[in-house]
Amino acid sequence: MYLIGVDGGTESLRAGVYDLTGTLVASSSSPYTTQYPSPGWAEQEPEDWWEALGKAVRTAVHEAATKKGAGFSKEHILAVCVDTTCCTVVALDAERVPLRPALLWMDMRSADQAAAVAATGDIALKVNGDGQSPVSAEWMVPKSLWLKQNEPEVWDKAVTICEYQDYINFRLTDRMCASVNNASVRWHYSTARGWPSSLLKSLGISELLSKWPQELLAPGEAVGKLHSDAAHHLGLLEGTLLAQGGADAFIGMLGLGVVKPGQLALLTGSSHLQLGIASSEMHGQGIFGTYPDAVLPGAHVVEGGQTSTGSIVNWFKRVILDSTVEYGVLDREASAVPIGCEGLSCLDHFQGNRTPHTDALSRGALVGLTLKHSRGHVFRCLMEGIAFGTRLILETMSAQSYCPESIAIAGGATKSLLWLQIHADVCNVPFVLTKDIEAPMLGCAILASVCAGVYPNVPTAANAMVQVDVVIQPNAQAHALYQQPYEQYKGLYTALKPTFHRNILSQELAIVDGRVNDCTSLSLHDHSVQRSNCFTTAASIGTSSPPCILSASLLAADFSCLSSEISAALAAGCDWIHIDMFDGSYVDNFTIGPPVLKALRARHPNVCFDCHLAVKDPAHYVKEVAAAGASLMTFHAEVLGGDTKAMQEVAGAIRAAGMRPGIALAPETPASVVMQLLKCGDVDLVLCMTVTPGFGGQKLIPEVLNKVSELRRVFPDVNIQVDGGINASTSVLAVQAGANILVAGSAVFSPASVIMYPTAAVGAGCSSTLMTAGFTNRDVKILKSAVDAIKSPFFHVES
Ligand SMILES: O=C(CO)[C@H](O)[C@H](O)COP(=O)(O)O
Repeated sequence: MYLIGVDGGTESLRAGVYDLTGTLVASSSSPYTTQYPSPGWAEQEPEDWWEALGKAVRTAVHEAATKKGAGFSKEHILAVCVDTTCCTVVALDAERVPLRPALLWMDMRSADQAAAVAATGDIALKVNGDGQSPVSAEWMVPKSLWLKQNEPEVWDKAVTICEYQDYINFRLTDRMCASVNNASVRWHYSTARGWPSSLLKSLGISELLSKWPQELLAPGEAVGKLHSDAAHHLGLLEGTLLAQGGADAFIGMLGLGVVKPGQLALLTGSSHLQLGIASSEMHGQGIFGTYPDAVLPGAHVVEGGQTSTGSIVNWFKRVILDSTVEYGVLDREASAVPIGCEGLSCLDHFQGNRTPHTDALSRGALVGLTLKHSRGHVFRCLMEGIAFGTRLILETMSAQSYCPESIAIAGGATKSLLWLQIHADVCNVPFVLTKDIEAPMLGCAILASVCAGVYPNVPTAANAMVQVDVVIQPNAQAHALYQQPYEQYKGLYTALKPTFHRNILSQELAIVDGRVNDCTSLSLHDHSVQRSNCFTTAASIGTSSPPCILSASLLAADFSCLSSEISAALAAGCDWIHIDMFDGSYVDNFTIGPPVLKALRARHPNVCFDCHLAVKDPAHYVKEVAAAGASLMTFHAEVLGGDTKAMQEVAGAIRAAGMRPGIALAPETPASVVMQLLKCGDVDLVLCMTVTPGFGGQKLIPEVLNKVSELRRVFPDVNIQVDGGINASTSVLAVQAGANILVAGSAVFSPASVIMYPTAAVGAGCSSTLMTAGFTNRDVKILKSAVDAIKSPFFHVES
């Protein structure tokens, strides 16, 4: 008797025919293509998956028949099970026909929507680092929200929003159902808490609940039987049983025999994925999950990940060396190098860090290079750095009392015995190598066997079908020798993070709309920006210098028509809109709150809203302000008593919610209070209040400019903002002192410099008048001359 496991991967679909002991009899693979319509986007055609499925299964079955002769026939196939890539999202019409290409898991177009999901602070986000880590744009809810916001016609016609997995199962059986596995690990569903209704409600996308498949089946449950067309397409018999699958990597856990608490699967390829089984629920910063019942009833899955691992090794061989150099040769050279590579360290964040830092702006590094170091040193140091990244993930899990007793490893890293031993020694855990390296496909065969009743449950089936090849034991002496290089590795991220964050900002600044910024384009550039890339809105005075920005303070605008006031300020050349959100407690003025911001964001989707919160408890407002649409959130050092750790925590929460963090200092607060924060790159901006915070129209306190100069001396590339009493005369002093972001309220909006017309008085002849839906219309020409005067020092400053 036989079983068929199918693994629908990113680039191809593989089908395998297995016997009941888990031995692979025959297999076949069929590729499909991915389209990349825009940077960061990735799409696939569902019809291509269907074609690949038919081809691969037919070929594998044919090969099995050839090999086994009379011992094999289609009647001997007990069940089929398919896994697929996860959060590959398909929109189907009422006839269950795709309305557009599928958004592949790696498609990153929904980054803004992911930040909005994180900003809700919903209970369902416990699986995202206990609600403290960002939500990935890969996941189901951000992608669905993107569809709703950007393709409303598709959204309205979509009767079903589902996964690659669900689409294939539907084509095979006519039953539309989802897998508990996919829903638990990427849809914010939980068998404990149910559907994420409150999350979807906060996002205004409650209808997704009725678009998702209404039935959920656990991995291994029977989806149904192949109907005649499907059977014909696969070259199998009508009525063959189909078992529910799930996300490829998670089903791969089963194919590695990871079925008991304390076991962990390490799936390696271009990235590393750590998936462990825990006996109870746990959450913590830096880990994903746990997902209850996601692969096995009663078990909780904890997840960690390294974005680039095999891809780094491959990059070194392909780009730095020569593709013809064999890995075996590099392995031999690396094995002659002592542990720790004689002081050479590698930070493995070549594509950012997924866990535990969850930092998309982090980058890779080789540190400690000397002329003595050889090619073998560099190759070994890459392997060690990646293994250190795995150890850091295990250490983060162990902070939640999860310590794996063994790690079953699959994928590319298993091809190097040296690298396997490095992993085992660094992590001080035995590494288990199984005979079948196609873990997801075997995982599917295991699920098919349970569905067909061959084995009573998944653990029993896995014990019978997964064969251990070799166990690599850690060497205690080597583990001890890795301690010092590991500590060195951990220090790299802390030391380099400020540089990485600043560099990325500089790169963002260097190009706006494909052209390099310079001051002369100040009045020309447009205001369409990504909220998270607000610094790109301003022109730079040089690629390594921070940008020059004028932020118009709404405190001096006409509150009866804020939206048109914003339009007028932008049309006149202001770069950002400064919103003073005061709580009437920290300062004696009660101003604008999140509901107003939300209404303004709806009218101005792309502008940078630079929000200054003079409030007693900034942490309390982070999620609300983010959800309302702030780009930047600046809070006061004084309200946290200048405590660096407390400020770092609030700044971290602001960043995790998808905004840029800024720190504000009242006029009397010294620069020393924020030195550490700026050194570590925890905030993207420091605001030096040049008046006592509270009210517009005050005179600039000149002593504050000494603080600005002091900060600029220490931090040549930090964003320094000044606010209060900034006008055409004081802006020169502020810029000379080192400020690069000016906030001006009265000088932009004051009636003395701007003529305001009642709407009725605006005639057809007033071509330069900005016509808006508001009650007040401003003469943009006059507003612009006020703005140009405030901005004039930007044109003369030396970089
Ligand atoms: O934060 C503020 C007051 O606390 C205002 O943003 C600031 O004072 C700007 O107003 P003006 O340019 O009129 O001085």
